[in-house]
Amino acid sequence: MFFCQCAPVFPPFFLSRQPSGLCFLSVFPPPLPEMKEKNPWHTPATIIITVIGVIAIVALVTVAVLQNRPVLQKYKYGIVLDAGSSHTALYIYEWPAEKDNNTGRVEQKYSCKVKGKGISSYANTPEKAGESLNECMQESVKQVPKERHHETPLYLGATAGMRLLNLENSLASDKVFQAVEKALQGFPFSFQGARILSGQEEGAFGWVTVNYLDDRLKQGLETTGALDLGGASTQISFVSDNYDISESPSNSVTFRLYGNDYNLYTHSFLCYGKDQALLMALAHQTKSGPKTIVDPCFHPGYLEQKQYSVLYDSPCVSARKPQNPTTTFSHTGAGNFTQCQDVVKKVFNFTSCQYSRCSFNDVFQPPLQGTYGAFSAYYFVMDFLNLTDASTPLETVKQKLASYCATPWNQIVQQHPTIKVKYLSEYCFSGTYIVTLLTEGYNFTSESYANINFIKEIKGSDAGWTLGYMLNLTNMIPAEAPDLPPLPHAGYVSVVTITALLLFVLVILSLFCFCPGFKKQPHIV
Ligand SMILES: Nc1ccn([C@@H]2O[C@H](COP(=O)(O)OP(=O)(O)OP(=O)(O)O)[C@@H](O)[C@H]2O)c(=O)n1
Repeated sequence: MFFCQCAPVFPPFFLSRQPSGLCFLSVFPPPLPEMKEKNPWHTPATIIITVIGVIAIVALVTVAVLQNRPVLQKYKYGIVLDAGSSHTALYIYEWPAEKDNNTGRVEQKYSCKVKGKGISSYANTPEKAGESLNECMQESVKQVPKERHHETPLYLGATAGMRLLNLENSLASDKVFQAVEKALQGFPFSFQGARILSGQEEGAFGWVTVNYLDDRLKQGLETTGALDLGGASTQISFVSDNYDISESPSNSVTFRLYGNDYNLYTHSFLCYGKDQALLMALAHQTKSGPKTIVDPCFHPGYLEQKQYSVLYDSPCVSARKPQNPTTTFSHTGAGNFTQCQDVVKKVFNFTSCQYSRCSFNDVFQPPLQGTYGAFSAYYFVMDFLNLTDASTPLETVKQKLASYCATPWNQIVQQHPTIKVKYLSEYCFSGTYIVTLLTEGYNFTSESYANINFIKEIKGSDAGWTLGYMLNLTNMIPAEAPDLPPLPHAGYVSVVTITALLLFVLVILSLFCFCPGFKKQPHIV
């Protein structure tokens, strides 16, 4: 039975309309009614059909939208303190609360640079290490919604500065940790502890961060290597297909992420961060304890009185301290890139290698592969020198560095009045060190140098080990790919809406096709 204007169907059958408005199939033609013009839309049946159709469609679309609408977005948070050798930085990450189970994207919401030096510099006044964190921590209390405070994990990871202090004086290192733990426990977050990351962890988590932010892990794309240059250590991490783990198991980290297996090569060189490398280069030039050195890595006209005791106050150089040096020495600059490279090369050992291939210092390194993201001091230095453009050939980079190093010191100071003199004086050394480390140390060629991208952040989140560390500790990256709904919410609503509209059009068309009374034509009443 179908509600419609009754009309002949297939002769010899007829549809006859009863007073109730219903149609019945009959072999007798209905009686000829009077000829009368009538608006077909005004019949009760068509009105009922249209109303029911519209209500059904509105109901269908409303249910689809409401049922699958994302719940009013709520976020969860995690805080990581990166206690580096030169300074401490705080990062707050956030992710959608309902996607806690591995599918939501974690992003950096806020970062804060702790004033002063790294926590390892407070070895003699440990309580000040804790106090130094207060300002950034108080800001975090404002940044994270109050109702989330108690469930927000708070981690502190210390890197090479504390590794060195721990080697030098483990008691002092413990006291620094006690002080920072006490300070952090005083905040309303869920404090998960403060610890020293191993160099391997620092390298591997930096690699996870870069590839997570680039969406390479979830999509199973080819990964990018990670080059991290700090003040006291430097890390290189990449996936190499030609890598035999058994040759150097200590450089291997295996991951299963989103259903894919990764065999990562990683190595951290303690003392090869740019600050400690500078100390090593200076130590090399002052091993006889001279009163003056003419340093090719500093600008012509540079002159500074420096203390031997400060220069050799690090485990990276203490063993090389000259016998009976004077108290101070005059550090003067010569500004010569080629000679500076010769000095820098002296801090590496390229001669011994017990493996099939090495980077330097008898450390195994498989063949370089793919692209690389170079961050932290790699970025700070190359950005200052205007050398971050990946299209700049290695030869041009060297020429520009040579010209920069040869620029007189007073001219450099005039050109950069806002930059701290200490930083400014070291960019010639730092640029030369970076180029030498990459080419002579890691064996990047003129060709493969083009695969290095100097990056500070990816999609608004800083490149560094902190995000990877938190993702790991909160189990935010699943080993297996999570099951996702076949359609995203917007796609689902669109499909339902289009289907409903098509159904409506179909109903209207069938009324037109099979119910002649629906067409605008005279009706016989
Ligand atoms: N605008 C900036 C900021 C930092 N630096 C330098 O960059 C280096 C490394 O910075 P960072 O990545 O913060 O290293 P740390 O975490 O302090 O060191 P590590 O990881 O070795 O502990 C330091 O020498 C710092 O002086 C710089 O030249 N210019």
